[in-house]
Order: sequence, then structure tokens, then C-alpha cells
Amino acid sequence: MSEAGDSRRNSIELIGAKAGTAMPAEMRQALHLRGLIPTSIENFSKQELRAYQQLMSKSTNLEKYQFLATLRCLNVNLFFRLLLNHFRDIVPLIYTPTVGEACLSYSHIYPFLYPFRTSVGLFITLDDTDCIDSVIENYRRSMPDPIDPEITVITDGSRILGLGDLGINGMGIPIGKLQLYSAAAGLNPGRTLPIVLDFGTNNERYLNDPLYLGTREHRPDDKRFYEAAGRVISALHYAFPGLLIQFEDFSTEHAFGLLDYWRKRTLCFNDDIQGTGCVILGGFISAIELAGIPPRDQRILFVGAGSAGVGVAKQLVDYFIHEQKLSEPDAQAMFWFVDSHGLITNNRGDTLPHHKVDLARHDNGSTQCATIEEALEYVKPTALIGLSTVHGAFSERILTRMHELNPQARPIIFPLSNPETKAECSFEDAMRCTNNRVLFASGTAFPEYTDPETCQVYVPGQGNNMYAFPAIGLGAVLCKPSWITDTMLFAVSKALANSRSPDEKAAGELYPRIERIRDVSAELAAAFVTQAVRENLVKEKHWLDVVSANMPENMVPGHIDGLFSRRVLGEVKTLMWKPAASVEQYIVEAITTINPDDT
Ligand SMILES: NC(=O)C1=CN([C@@H]2O[C@H](COP(=O)(O)OP(=O)(O)OC[C@H]3O[C@@H](n4cnc5c(N)ncnc54)[C@H](O)[C@@H]3O)[C@@H](O)[C@H]2O)C=CC1
Ligand SMILES: CC(=O)C(=O)O
Ligand SMILES: [Mg+2]
Repeated sequence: MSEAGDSRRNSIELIGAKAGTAMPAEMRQALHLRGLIPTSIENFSKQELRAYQQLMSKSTNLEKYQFLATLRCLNVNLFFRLLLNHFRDIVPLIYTPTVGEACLSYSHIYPFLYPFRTSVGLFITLDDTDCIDSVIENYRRSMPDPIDPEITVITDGSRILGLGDLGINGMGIPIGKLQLYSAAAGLNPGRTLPIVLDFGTNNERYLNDPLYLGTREHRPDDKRFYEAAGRVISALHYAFPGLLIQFEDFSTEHAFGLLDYWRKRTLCFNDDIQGTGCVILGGFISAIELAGIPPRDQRILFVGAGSAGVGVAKQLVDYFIHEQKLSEPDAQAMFWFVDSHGLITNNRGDTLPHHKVDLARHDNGSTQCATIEEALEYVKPTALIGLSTVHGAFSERILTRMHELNPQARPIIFPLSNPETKAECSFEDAMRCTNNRVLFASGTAFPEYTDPETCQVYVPGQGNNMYAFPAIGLGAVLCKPSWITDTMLFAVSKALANSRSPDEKAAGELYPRIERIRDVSAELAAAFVTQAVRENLVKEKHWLDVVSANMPENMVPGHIDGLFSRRVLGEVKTLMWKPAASVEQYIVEAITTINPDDT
């Protein structure tokens, strides 16, 4: 086909196919589509209604996931309209818990053919890293819009949620996270790039699965891993200057190494370490306000000391140092950690991996605790944080002891492992065992709990990094700081705690309601950008002008109130992408994308 023919075809694909039954009559005529589309000329709301009905008619969550995945490829605008208008219902279908189920069977549910010109993302093998530039170029060519991605979520599938090594099947996670970026924080979906490093898997089940879609080899050694991952990151950095890289679900043994090496070399962050730290600190600040004891009297027991446990602990320690004015040793003394070998101490007789050394207790004398129960009796915690991947680790006995050990304070219990099949306890169990006194947040949303005697309904908190990563990403994409500092993340946590509405606070909720996520993300991103400018790490003149103008001297990180902050917030909001509200708007946008000179 001639170039002119190609271009016409592309226009029809972009404008026509995606407007679908909403395409006006004149346009059907002009694009030679008359007779090829059903007669009725609909609006987007009607299309959305039909899509929602079809979604709800599916009998399993996995079928719903598949329906949504296909819709995302066929009609981006409709997909995001549907998602935004039914956020609470649909997030669990595209994210945890259903995305976990989808990843487990990704090689089996993979559609035969993704529609022309709708790349799912990049699948990069070890061999591909020898010609990585051409692989990236293939991706660029495959995209309908000639614009560079501004954000990538990249995994090697080695620790997908709490489900372990899923190899290439982990691709569902970057896809799901990036869908949330667009829905929750207004990142343009056409500029998001999911990547899986298909460097092999140590999962024997997949290696023996005839339908497994990835490389059938064991994972490489550390040297080869870092070399190959480094090539990919450098090539991305070169091809798309300013691209934000989110590391996701790398096993803990590589998560810290990658972040430490790349943190100041390219714009990046690790969601499991830093995003989770941000979000849990935000909820924890809200929880300690309600706990009924002075914050510095908290005794915090972590169950799980992997990338997420360490990331969360680090940000909580920083909070006690910077906001509660404790010395570093005093702040650290408030924390105890249990891993699969028991309480982490410096004299329990094993060699601790690097990331656990700072977590070890030195004051335990000859006491060692082999189990969570023993640690509970030894520490007598006021707060219990689960990032262990062990379903039911917070047994009824443990939950009841938390109630008994805290007669004066409300116990904080955060079972944060994902998906819900890995959660340390359920909301219902935590409520029953603590006489409804628990301050609760879980990684995957639990249903509301109705007290059988009083019929009062209680809403659980969701402590999932989805409250933070979209905002960190939006803030970083907008202002492009040289690197992402701890204090920028701290500002995001503070803004998250501050973002609760008076109603949410009065109801004792630890996080804002999920339906408000776009407003919340905008506030958090504004706090991020403001902090980045304050730290002199932003070069873009636009943001220097917006933020520096009239910045009060006593600006408190994470406080989004006052005229100054509202100005920054207003600017952030105007730059957030959203699906077109009407077919007319959609067509204008589509034509502008195809031919910017036509405007
Ligand atoms: N809520 C959220 O936003 C997030 C939740 N997560 C969840 O956190 C979990 C952990 O993630 P990572 O830290 O990266 O994994 P990891 O595998 O590195 O860490 C797990 C930790 O739990 C410990 N553990 C295992 N069995 C145990 C047992 N029986 N008793 C006590 N400790 C035990 C391990 O020793 C290790 O320290 C996953 O389920 C993940 O989905 C991770 C990031 C964000
Ligand atoms: C939420 C998330 O990032 C995780 O569970 O790994
Ligand atoms: Mg993760």
C-alpha cells in the first residue's frame, strides 16, 4: 500500500474504529465507513453502559480481567471511562487481587492476536540485550502515535506480589500498574511502557509448562543479571531522555542493588521499597493519631523483612526522627523484625543479608524468638505490620493477644501482603478479635465489616502503594528532578495523611476513599513537585516559575493548603490526561494527534 494509503488507514483506525458507534454520520461518510457500522449513532455514555453490562455478565473475575484487557487494546478511551466511572469495582479486576490470578495463568490466557498497532509492551530476553537499541526501536515503530513514552514500569517477574517467581507471566503487573497511572494520576496511556525482562525463571512448573511463553532457562547469576539489566536501563535512558523508570516486583536480592546503583544515574524509583514506604507511612501517621497513646510509645513489630518490609521501616524510622524529634537510635529502638528464621537479632547465629543488618536487635541478651508468637510475647507490640507473604500469619490467637496486650491503646494491625490469598489476616478476623478496636489497613481491599450485634458497618483501610506510586510518577514526570530523594517521598506521605477529607477523618478512616484517587494523586504530586523544587533538583523553568513564585519561607512539606499550594495543585491538575468526555472532543484530539498542523 502507498504511504498515502497507509496514512489514511491509520487515520481511520485512530479516529474511526475507536469512536465506533459514536461516530457522527458525516464522518462515516467522509471515511468511507458508511454501512460498516451499526445504524444507531450513540454517545460515549451509551457505549460505556454496554461495556459495563458485558463486563458484569462475565462469571469469573479472570474472565472480567480478560474482557478489560481486550477493551484496553481495542478502545483506550472507553476502557478508561469505564475504569474511572467504576473505579472501586474495577480496580480489583485489573490490579490486586485479580492481576495475581491473571499472572499465574498469563501464558494460558494470552490472547492469540493483539490488535494491529497496539503493542502490549516490551518482552526483553538476555539475548535481546545485545541488540537492545533495535528492540526499543521496534517498539517505537509499533506505536500509532509518534511520541516517546514518559514512564515505564519494569519487572523481571522474579517476585510477583507474594506469588513468587512467575517469569514472563509477571507482565500483568507492569500493565496493571500503568493502567492505574493513567486512571489515578492522569498519565497519558499512549506514553506508558510496560516491560518484562524475560531473563528466565526458576519456577519449575513454568519450565515444564508446554504453554509457557517465556525463556525456558534458569535465571542467570548476579553478574549476568546486573550487566543485562544495566544495558536495558542505559538504552532506555538514551532512547527516551527524561523517561521515569519504576522498578517493580524484583526479588529482594536484586531490588536493593538496582535501586542503589541507578538511583542517582537515571530518573527512577522502586515501588515496592519506596512507594510502599510512602503509602504505609501515610496511613501510619493517621493511625497513631487515633491509637490513644503518645506516638513515641509505639512498639512496632514487623513480620517480614524483605524489600517491602525494609522500605516501610525506613520511612517510619525517618518519621520518628524528623517529625517526632527522636534520635536515630531511639527511633530504631521502637522497631523489631521477624523473618522466616524468627526475631532478627545480631546474635541469633546466622549471617544476615546486607538489607537486614540494620534491622537486627542488639539488646536481646540471650533471648531469641523462633516464632511470631514468641516475638509477640517478648516485644508486646502496639503495632503489627505484615509483609511476609504468609497467609493467616496473624492467627486468631495473635490478633486476640494484640487486643489483650493493648488495653489502653487501639492496636494497629496492617496485613499488607498481596494478593488476598497471602494476606496475614482478614478485616473481619481483626475486628472480631479486637472487639472492633483495631486500626486496620491491608494490601488488598477487604469487604466492609458489619458488626452482627450492632449492625454498624466498618470500612477497612487499604494500605496499597497504589495511593502513592501514581502521584510519585506524575510528580516526577512533570518536573523531572535529577533524582528522587527521601524527602520528596516524605512529602508525599505527609500529603497522603493530610489528604483525608473531614468526613473521612471523622469516620476514623486511615486513607482517603478510593473514588477520590485522582484528586488525592494531584495533591500528592503537587507536594512532590514543590519539595523537588525546594531541593534545587528541578531544572525545568516552567516548574521553577510555578513553584518558586511566592513560595512561603515556612513551607511545610506535604501541606497542600493555602493559596501558594493551590496554585501548584491547579497547574498539576490541568496537565493530567483524562479520557475524552464526548465524541466531538475525542475526534478533535485524535485529529490533532494525527496531524498537529491541522489545529
Ligand atoms: N501493600 C502493598 O502496597 C505492598 C505489599 N507488598 C507485599 O509484601 C509482601 C512481601 O514483599 P517483599 O518484601 O518484596 O518479599 P520478600 O520475599 O523479599 O520478603 C518476605 C519476608 O517475609 C519473611 N517471611 C517469610 N515467611 C515468614 C514466616 N513464616 N514468618 C515470618 N516471616 C516470614 C521472609 O523471611 C522475608 O523477610 C508481598 O506479598 C508483596 O505483595 C509489597 C509491596 C507493596
Ligand atoms: C502492591 C505491590 O506492589 C506488591 O504487592 O508488590
Ligand atoms: Mg509490587
